[in-house]
Amino acid sequence: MAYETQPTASHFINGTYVDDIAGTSLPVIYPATGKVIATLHEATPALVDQALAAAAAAQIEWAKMTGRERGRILTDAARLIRKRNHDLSVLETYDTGKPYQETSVADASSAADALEYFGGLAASLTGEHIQLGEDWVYTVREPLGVCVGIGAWNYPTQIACWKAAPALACGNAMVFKPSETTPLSALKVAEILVEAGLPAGVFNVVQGTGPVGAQLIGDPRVAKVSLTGSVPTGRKVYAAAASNMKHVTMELGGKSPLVIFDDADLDNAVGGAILANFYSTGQVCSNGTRVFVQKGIKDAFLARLAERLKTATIGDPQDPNTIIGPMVSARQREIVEGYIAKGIEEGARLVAGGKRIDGDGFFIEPTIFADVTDNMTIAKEEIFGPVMAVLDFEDEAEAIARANATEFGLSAGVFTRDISRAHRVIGQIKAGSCFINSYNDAPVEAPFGGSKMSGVGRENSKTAINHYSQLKSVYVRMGDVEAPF
Ligand SMILES: NC(=O)c1ccc[n+]([C@@H]2O[C@H](COP(=O)([O-])OP(=O)(O)OC[C@H]3O[C@@H](n4cnc5c(N)ncnc54)[C@H](O)[C@@H]3O)[C@@H](O)[C@H]2O)c1
Ligand SMILES: CCCCC=O
Repeated sequence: MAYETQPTASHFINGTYVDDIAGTSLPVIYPATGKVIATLHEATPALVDQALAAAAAAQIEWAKMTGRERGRILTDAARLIRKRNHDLSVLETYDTGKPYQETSVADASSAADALEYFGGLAASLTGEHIQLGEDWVYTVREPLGVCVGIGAWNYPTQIACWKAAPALACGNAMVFKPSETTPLSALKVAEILVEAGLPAGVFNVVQGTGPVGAQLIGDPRVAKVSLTGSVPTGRKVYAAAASNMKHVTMELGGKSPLVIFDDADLDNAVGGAILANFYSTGQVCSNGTRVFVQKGIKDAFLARLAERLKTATIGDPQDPNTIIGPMVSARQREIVEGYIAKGIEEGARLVAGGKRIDGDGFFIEPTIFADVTDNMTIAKEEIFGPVMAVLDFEDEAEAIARANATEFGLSAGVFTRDISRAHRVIGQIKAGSCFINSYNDAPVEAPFGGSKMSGVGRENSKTAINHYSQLKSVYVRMGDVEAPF
C-alpha cells in the first residue's frame, strides 16, 4: 500500500508495535482492487499472553490515576484523531472499502466523539452516600480490570473506540482484537492513544481469527468481554465468558424493520430507506432491511427510490465523489449473491440491481426487491449487504405484528407525519435503537444496542459506564455491634 501512515507491524503491545513472523500470515486485501496491500501475522499464544500481561500490569497504575487525568488523555487522543481525520479516513477506506465520502465524516470522527465524551465523563464517575439512620453506606465505582474488545469489520475505528473509550475512562485496561478482515485501523488508534499520553499497556491490539479471540476470552486475567459481531459468534463468545462469570457486552446482528406509512413525506421516507440499506454498502448492523411500505404509497415510493438510486455513483472508494463502494471481501459478496439468488427463486420481484459489477474489486449493484413476503429467506435472515426487501402492509396493527416477528431486536424506524402514531408504533416495537422520521443516527450521547438475539448491554452514553465498572458498597456502623451471642 503506497500509504505513508500505515501501521508498521501487526500488533501493538505495551506501548509499541511488535510482530512475530511465527504467526500465520494475515493478508490485508483492498476490497476495491482485490489486491493484497499488507501482510500481517496472527498473534501466537505467546503474544496474546504478552498483551494480557501488559494490560494486567498497566491497569493497576492506570486505575490509581484520577478520572480527570485519565479523561485528559482520552480527550487529547480525540483531538489528534480529528486533526488526522483525512489520513485515518484514507486508511479506513483501504481497510474496509467504504467510500472516503463516508469514512471522512463517520468513522474517525465517531471514534473521536467517543473518546471526547467518555474523557469528559471520567472525572465525574463517583459512587454515592446512602444514609441509614446514624449508620451509612458509601459506594465506590471500581473498574472491572482487564477488558477484551473483539471487533467486526464494518466500522473498525469506531468499534475500537466505542469499546476502549468507556473502558479506559473507568480505569480498565483493554486488549482489542480487530476483525481479521480489517486489521489496520485499530493499530493507529493504539498509536494515537500512546501519543496522547496513555501509559504503555493500557490499550493493546492483537491480530487474529476466532482462536485468538477464544484465547483472550478464556484467560483468567480477563474480567469483561465486549463483542461486536454476528449472532452465531455471539453465542460462542457469551457461552465462553459465562463459564467463568465474566461481564459481557454483545453488539450483534439484526434484521430491522422500517415502517413507512401512507402519510409520510415521500422524499424523507425514501431518504430514510436509502440510509437504512445502502450506507457502507449495506454493511451496517442496525440497517432497516425489511422496509414495510403501506399500500397507498408503495408505487410512488418504489418509483422515487429507483430515480434516486440512478444518481448513486459506484466505483473507486478513495474518490470523494463515490457514494457506493465494494463489499468488504469476496466471501461477503458471495454471501450476498446467494441471498439475491434465493430472493429470485422464492418469488420476490427484483426491481433494481442484483448483479455483480465486473472488475477486480468486490463490487455488487445496490439491489431492491419488492413484493417480499415474511416467509422469504431475504426477509428473515441478516444479509449484511446492499439488499433492500420491500414488503406491503395495510394497517398499523399488522405492521407492528410483522415488524416484531423476528428473533432480532437491534433497530426499528417509522416514517409518518402523524406524531402520535409514530410514538405509538415505536412504543410497541421490540428493538433497542429506534428512529422516528430518521434512520441510523448513532450519537455517542445515546445508548446503542439491541434486544432479543441482537445483543446484551449498551454501548455509548452514560449507560456504558455501568458496563465497564462495578459498585463496591461499604457499610459503616457508627455504634456498637449487636451480635446474638
Ligand atoms: N450491533 C452492533 O453494534 C454491530 C455492529 C457492527 C456489526 N455487527 C454485526 O457483525 C456481523 C458482521 O461482522 P463479522 O462478519 O466480522 O462478524 P463475526 O461474528 O464473523 O466476527 C466478529 C469478530 O469475532 C471474532 N470471532 C469469531 N469467532 C470467535 C470466537 N469463537 N471467539 C472469539 N472471537 C471470535 C472474529 O474474528 C471477529 O473479530 C453482522 O452480524 C453485524 O450485524 C453488529
Ligand atoms: C450506525 C452505526 C452502526 C454500527 C453498526 O454497524
